Amino acid sequence: MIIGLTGGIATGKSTVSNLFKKEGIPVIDADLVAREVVTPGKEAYEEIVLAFGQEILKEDKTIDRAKLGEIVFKNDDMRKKLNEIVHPSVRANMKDQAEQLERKGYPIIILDIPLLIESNLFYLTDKVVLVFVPEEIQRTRLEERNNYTEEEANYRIRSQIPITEKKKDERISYIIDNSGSFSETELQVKKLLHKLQKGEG
Ligand SMILES: CC(C)(COP(=O)(O)OP(=O)(O)OC[C@H]1O[C@@H](n2cnc3c(N)ncnc32)[C@H](O)[C@@H]1O)[C@@H](O)C(=O)NCCC(=O)NCCS
Ligand SMILES: Nc1ncnc2c1ncn2[C@@H]1O[C@H](COP(=O)(O)OP(=O)(O)OP(=O)(O)O)[C@@H](O)[C@H]1O
Repeated sequence: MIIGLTGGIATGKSTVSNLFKKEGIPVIDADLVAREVVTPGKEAYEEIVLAFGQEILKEDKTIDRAKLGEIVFKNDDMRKKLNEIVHPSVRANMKDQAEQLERKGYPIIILDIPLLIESNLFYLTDKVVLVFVPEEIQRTRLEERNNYTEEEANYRIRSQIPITEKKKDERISYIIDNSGSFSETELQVKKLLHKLQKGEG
């Protein structure tokens, strides 16, 4: 069974992923894959340099993520361009990894994909779990974790479908409310895993 794990930026996907990993469930993380497919020499790397110019590179020729982030989170067209370059490689890589894990016999595999709803990737999954917190908590946690100003946090939040909209999507099978303590979230993850393992709901 392939479980999609999604949410909004800083709503707690990594926190929930780590709890699943602790229970022995493998997680494929789209953010990690998206870093891997843009390392020097990869096709997406070359395309990014062509589209955004050499000035997007650091001295060691790797992509300056902070600089690229500054550009794409303030400009919808630029973000769309970057997504068109990076997303096909991310999808292919994640699909390969999931197939390998399935062949190894893992009954449950998690795909952690921040933009699952925006990119309409439901077809890659059997069920989708949404990690929810109200937008105010999302903004505060994002500002604190990344040391962003309110403006920087807002640009990033606005580049995604609002988390309250995502919560209403009928294609979501389960919601984990991560607005309480870590241990409250852990309890929800354990309960959900139990359900999934028993094949309920
Ligand atoms: C713009 C980039 C270089 C900024 O890098 P940075 O290291 O600062 O952020 P990181 O990659 O860790 O992403 C943090 C979070 O930002 C959000 N985010 C990332 N990319 C996007 C995007 N294109 N649109 C909306 N939100 C995004 C996600 O919630 C993600 O979890 C990077 O995010 C990127 O290459 N994005 C395009 C690829 C992508 O869509 N990745 C998301 C999963 S496939
Ligand atoms: N229940 C919680 N209580 C307090 N802080 C939390 C809780 N859950 C997560 N956090 C904190 O909120 C921040 C965001 O969480 P996390 O990194 O798991 O989000 P994410 O959805 O994976 O983010 P991204 O979209 O950027 O990958 C982190 O600093 C994390 O430590």
